[in-house]
Amino acid sequence: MTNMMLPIIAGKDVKQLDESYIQFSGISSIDLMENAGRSFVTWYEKQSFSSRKHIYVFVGPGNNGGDGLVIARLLQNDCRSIILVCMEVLEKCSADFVYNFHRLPIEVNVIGYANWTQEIEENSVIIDAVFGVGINRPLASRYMYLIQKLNHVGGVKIAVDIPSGLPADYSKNSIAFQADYTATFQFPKLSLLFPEHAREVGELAVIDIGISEESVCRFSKQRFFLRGIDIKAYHKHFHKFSHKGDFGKVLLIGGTIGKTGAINLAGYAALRTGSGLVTLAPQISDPYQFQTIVPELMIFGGKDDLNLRGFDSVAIGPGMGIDVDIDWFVRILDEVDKPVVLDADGINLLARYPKLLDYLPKNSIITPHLKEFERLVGKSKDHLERIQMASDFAIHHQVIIILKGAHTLIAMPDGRQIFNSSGNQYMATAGSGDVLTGMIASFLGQSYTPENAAICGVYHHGLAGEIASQTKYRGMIASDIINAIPKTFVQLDII
Ligand SMILES: NC(=O)C1=CN([C@@H]2O[C@H](COP(=O)(O)OP(=O)(O)OC[C@H]3O[C@@H](n4cnc5c(N)ncnc54)[C@H](OP(=O)(O)O)[C@@H]3O)[C@@H](O)[C@H]2O)[C@H](O)CC1
Ligand SMILES: [K+]
Repeated sequence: MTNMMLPIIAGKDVKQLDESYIQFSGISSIDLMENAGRSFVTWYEKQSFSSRKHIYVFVGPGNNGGDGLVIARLLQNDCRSIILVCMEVLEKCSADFVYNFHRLPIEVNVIGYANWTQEIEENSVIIDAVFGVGINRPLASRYMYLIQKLNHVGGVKIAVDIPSGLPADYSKNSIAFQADYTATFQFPKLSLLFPEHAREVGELAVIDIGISEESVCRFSKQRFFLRGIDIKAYHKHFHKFSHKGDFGKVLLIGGTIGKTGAINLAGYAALRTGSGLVTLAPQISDPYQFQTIVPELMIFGGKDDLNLRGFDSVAIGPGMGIDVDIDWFVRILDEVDKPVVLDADGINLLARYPKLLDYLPKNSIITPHLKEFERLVGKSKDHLERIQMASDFAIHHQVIIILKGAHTLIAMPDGRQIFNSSGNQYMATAGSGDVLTGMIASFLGQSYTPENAAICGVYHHGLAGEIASQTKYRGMIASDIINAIPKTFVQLDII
């Protein structure tokens, strides 16, 4: 099981998962709810806002509301005032809700929604335990009204499991709670990873509530969440007799006048990811005029006699421009006898001349951002459709699609969809994608399989961004990401 990434389970299957785990482990559903509430509170107490005095907990009629009751009970202490607002009468609530309602300490101030008239104090915490994965119809007007109101008051807002109103597996079709933090149980629900839900989800924390990996893994073989603890298994180990050749020879094709930075960044990133030798092949008439600020990089001149087979990996596209000779491009794809990495203008060329896809070696890695993806694969109405289109494309053409963004998707040719957990908003900066290309090309050149190169490249890239942003915040630039790459190996204990 240790080699297994965390599966993402459909919201509709969560009940079944609970039941199967309860059967398998012998614990009761009440214990499971207690674990969920306790894990949430452990997470809560570590946050900077945990010393705030006023906590409002809004509870709906199901087990998400039940979690809210456990949380209210466990958060109650002398330094805090807890105000619990119940949306429904007890007769309408789940059995585990009712059980936990009767366990509330007297100090918790319980108010029925109909009687709740009080204004929310400034500097409060608002905990949303109204609906979780069990939402099954459009919100009734009283719920819409509540959510609208909560979205307009100040304070720190936290969603339990999922922001109320969001469906677990598809895009929202009406209003939903806008959380600053979403503390989701056991695995992220798919919709928490959609860019269109950024405002509702806020910062995402995945909280282990003790359901065994075996139970979770039984429910999904298709969608996975990639975390730091998974990465070591995908890496190669190098021993003390390893030499420059073992670390691979990488060729990066791209870079035209005015756009030489992209290929430089990719090359520098490949070196920092561990490549032994990195050569740039810029697409300018006199490549020896090409400027590089990195002395360890080599420059190849005379593109016609490029011996592609002398390289362990080839990446094409950063800063290349699309005014290239198509016959030359076909020759490159035709001659490379192994999967390539295609990025930027490499992708734009594919989009312009789809016939080129026939020449692409199997298991090649294509790394579009959302705009490039749209050019290559087409428009989508929302992220769910986009994910499906990426997956279909990867299966049909037997390539790996890396759809870049928050929670970058890696769509594998066998249909698996892997969502990345590392990275942050500061990585949305010029050249960040070129760095990723260089990193993936580097791992490929070190003889990682294309699948492992994609997984390691994407995770380390995000982690390098996180590390660099600790000191640079919104002033972070792509070179900072490159400089942080070595630290990712240290942090993940990859030697
Ligand atoms: N393994 C885990 O992750 C665990 C999760 N837990 C928590 O349980 C919830 C899921 O609980 P569930 O009871 O299935 O669902 P909800 O609480 O989200 O909501 C169900 C109730 O809400 C009513 N409902 C649904 N949609 C609407 C609507 N639009 N308007 C009004 N009311 C609605 C529904 O009513 P019915 O008439 O359909 O019965 C239910 O009353 C999960 O998210 C976690 O928070 C467990 O605590 C531990 C294990
Ligand atoms: K919720």
